[in-house]
Amino acid sequence: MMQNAPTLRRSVLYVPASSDKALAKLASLSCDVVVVDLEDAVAPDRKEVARQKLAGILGDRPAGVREMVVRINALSSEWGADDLAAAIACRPDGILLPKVETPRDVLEAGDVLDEADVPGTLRLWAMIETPRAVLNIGAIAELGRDVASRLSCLVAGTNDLVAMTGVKATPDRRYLMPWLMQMVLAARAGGIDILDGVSNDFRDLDAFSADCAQALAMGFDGKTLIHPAQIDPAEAAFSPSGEALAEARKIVTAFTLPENAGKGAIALDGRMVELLHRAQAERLLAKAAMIAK
Ligand SMILES: CC(C)(COP(=O)(O)OP(=O)(O)OC[C@H]1O[C@@H](n2cnc3c(N)ncnc32)[C@H](O)[C@@H]1OP(=O)(O)O)[C@@H](O)C(=O)NCCC(=O)NCCSC(=O)C[C@H](O)C(=O)O
Ligand SMILES: [Mg+2]
Repeated sequence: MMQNAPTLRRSVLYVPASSDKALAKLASLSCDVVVVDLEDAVAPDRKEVARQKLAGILGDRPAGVREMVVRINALSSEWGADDLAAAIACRPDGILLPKVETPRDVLEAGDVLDEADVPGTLRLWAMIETPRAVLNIGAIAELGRDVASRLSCLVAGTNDLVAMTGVKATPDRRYLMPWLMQMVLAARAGGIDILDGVSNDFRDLDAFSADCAQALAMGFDGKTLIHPAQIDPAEAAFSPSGEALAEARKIVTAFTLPENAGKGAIALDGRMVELLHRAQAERLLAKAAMIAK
């Protein structure tokens, strides 16, 4: 199974709900998604204040942003239930659940949304950042096949995964790689998006571009970001290149030729091209059209 309708989640910027300076900056930024964070970016003694700011933040949506998502604290924490109620009241496009460990964690949040009669357009996102989440990733992602579950996107939480497992965080991410690839595979099976974790070294943009290129090659749909300087390189990496678009157009056109009518596989420039390649090409062109809008 391939993904549902294409989405644009190339650049997904966390903004601490407690940082007036970062929030003020939002109006001048253009990224695909903003995640207003109530969790790790907010110190325990600022949680209440941060939550009270939500309505103002969501009410002042930056023009260039496609989706506004709120990351709440875990429902098992002392702040989770109040965060969820506050987020629901603000009607963001999505609510990001941290420290998800089982499908039940997603379904519980969905039940709260259903009980509050929240339209299905408010989607749930889930952080995959604990050892149990990685072990349960297939079952969690499978929820994506059931629209009623609202699950739309998984987000790798590599900082927590490194902290909880004790693996060494190397620039090439060699010890995280098996778990990250498992996340990509599971997301594809569930037909939902999967975003790469953050790169902490926000001043080294060359290293960041390399991280993005690696994430793209691994199959991620986009990258989560911690700093505005990371937006442009992420969007450059996750936007289809001119060359890829030209190739996609060539494939789509080739299948419309009379000599290829009714064929499942054709020859193009000495290569075999199948209908699955046409579907891939159409998806790429649809993404480019979304970017152009
Ligand atoms: C990391 C930072 C604390 C650095 O901030 P700062 O020292 O202020 O950086 P700069 O001076 O270079 O900032 C330049 C201007 O940009 C604004 N800014 C910085 N970061 C953001 C942001 N995320 N969103 C919006 N605007 C931002 C500054 O205010 C400056 O503005 P101005 O002076 O007016 O020009 C900081 O970048 C930061 O707090 N980043 C976000 C941290 C965060 O959200 N962390 C939690 C999410 S990551 C995570 O949890 C990972 C996951 O769960 C896992 O387990 O892996
Ligand atoms: Mg985390």
